[in-house]
Amino acid sequence: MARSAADPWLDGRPPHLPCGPGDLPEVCLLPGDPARVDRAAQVLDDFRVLGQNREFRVGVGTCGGVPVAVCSTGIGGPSTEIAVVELARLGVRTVIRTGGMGALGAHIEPGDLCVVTEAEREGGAARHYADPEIPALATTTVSEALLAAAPAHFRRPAHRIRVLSCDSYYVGEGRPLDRMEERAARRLAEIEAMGVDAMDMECETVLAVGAAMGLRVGAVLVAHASRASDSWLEDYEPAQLAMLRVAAAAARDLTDTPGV
Ligand SMILES: O=P(O)(O)O[C@H]1O[C@H](CO)[C@@H](O)[C@H]1O
Ligand SMILES: O=c1cc[nH]c(=O)[nH]1
Repeated sequence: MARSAADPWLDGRPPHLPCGPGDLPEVCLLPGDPARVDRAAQVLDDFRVLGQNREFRVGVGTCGGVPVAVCSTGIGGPSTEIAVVELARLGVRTVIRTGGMGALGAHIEPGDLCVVTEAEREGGAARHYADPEIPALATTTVSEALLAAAPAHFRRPAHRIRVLSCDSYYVGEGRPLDRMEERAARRLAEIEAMGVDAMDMECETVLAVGAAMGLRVGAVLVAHASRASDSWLEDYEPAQLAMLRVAAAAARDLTDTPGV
């Protein structure tokens, strides 16, 4: 059968994700970085990579006997929208972003774990799924499962945060490029006035597009940087692994807790 332009799936396989019918369990972790999919091998049992196409690397394993998938989204709204929609149509029911962020408030230190309750909506892709004035909220059961799993893997308490998801990493996150210092400073002041705790580039899309697709949605982020102290976590690996352990434990517990 020929592929349709309006709905370009073939034999139940999507045009972007390297998987097909029956490949994926109910719950999927969503890192931005494809390399974090391979890190999941240190966290999940029986882990195997199903494949990679573009920025979308997909693997499956188990946590406490419960099957858990991991799919990278790449950076920003458009690729994340594609991942979330294709995962939902492949039968995934719960998605949890497992990403990095830049902290704004001094109370969040590099390496701290943050559970996102809401994302400020600045992306482009998600507005096609929910009007911009509709808040992008995490599903409470998902956030609670993440918060419950956190103390076993992080010494410092997890923060509940509101994150700004922005489609620009440099000037959009207030980073001063040559000849754009003033523009970037104005932007940083604008972000600070929003009262958000941190910045990333995908939470809004995961929460808003996932909810529109009928999924349970959540996000757990580790602070890679602090803008308040202008510091950067060079030894990022242990925090990423601890975050993946928290997300895997939540995924396992949520599979025992059906319903939205
Ligand atoms: O750590 P990941 O999930 O890749 O996400 C963060 O890192 C990227 C920027 O370096 C953006 O995608 C941002 O949201
Ligand atoms: O500063 C940062 C770090 C990670 N991700 C971001 O979007 N910004």
